[in-house]
Amino acid sequence: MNAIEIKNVTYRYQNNMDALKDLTLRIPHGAKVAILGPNGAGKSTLLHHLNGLKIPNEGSVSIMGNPLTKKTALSIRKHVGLVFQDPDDQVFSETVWEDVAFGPRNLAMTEEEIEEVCGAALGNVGMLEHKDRAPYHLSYGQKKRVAIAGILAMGPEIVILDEPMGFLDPAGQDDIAGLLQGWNYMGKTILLSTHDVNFAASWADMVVLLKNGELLVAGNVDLLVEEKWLRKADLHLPIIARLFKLIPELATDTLPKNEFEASRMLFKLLNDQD
Ligand SMILES: Nc1ncnc2c1ncn2[C@@H]1O[C@H](COP(=O)(O)OP(=O)(O)OP(=O)(O)O)[C@@H](O)[C@H]1O
Repeated sequence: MNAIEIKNVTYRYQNNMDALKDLTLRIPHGAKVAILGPNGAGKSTLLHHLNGLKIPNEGSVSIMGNPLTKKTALSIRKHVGLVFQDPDDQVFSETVWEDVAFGPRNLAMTEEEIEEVCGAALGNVGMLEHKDRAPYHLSYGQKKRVAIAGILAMGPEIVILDEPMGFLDPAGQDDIAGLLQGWNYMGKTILLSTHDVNFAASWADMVVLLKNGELLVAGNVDLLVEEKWLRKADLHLPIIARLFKLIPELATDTLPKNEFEASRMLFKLLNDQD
């Protein structure tokens, strides 16, 4: 059984525009999936289908073998956590702690359990010391961490994140990448949307390329070295693939041994090309 099965899904917004067109996709358990595509490709719309926030006009979505419908959405949300693109759409309580406790409370956890899962989730995202602050006063990156903690506290087996790295500083991105890796080691299936092919190449084991609401291709992360697909999805080659393409000798040990000299030579190669 797959973690997620999407069959022939079409989704139409009020303006009659098909944001997803006859999309079929299977996500195995424990996968790390990066969904890539240009602005307006349908990435967020697709992710919103995975916890029942949106229900397809045509086609179906199943989570761990259970059909996702308006009726089943609430119970399925225990298993699928969705972190929104903008934390301001998710974080709204008076304190950080109350915000993270909101989901567990809705799942009817006891106060003791809430104490435990909220403490662990806030510790996990490095926000425990801010637990009594008002989310309103936090920085964007801190709010994003609180939004992630709120989802984590509910203990979902599948975690969906809409552009989790957006607007985070490099240290914040590293922290989130580390968290994602840790959750995956714990057996969680993780799907995220991103515009960053370099991050996708270094993190994902499966990639899904979308454009104009259509699935271009889905498969192993190796797809990210195939320029044919990247061009169709308006994406760049990951930087490592670009370098190897520029100087095939790279593979044959002709670079300066000194790290600084080697990096300078590679920067120059990329600059000359741009
Ligand atoms: N509420 C809405 N009403 C009407 N059309 C919408 C709505 N939300 C999104 N769309 C349209 O649906 C299409 C897919 O949008 P979506 O936000 O899913 O794309 P995306 O790949 O996540 O884009 P981005 O990379 O910019 O976040 C776009 O053409 C968008 O204009």
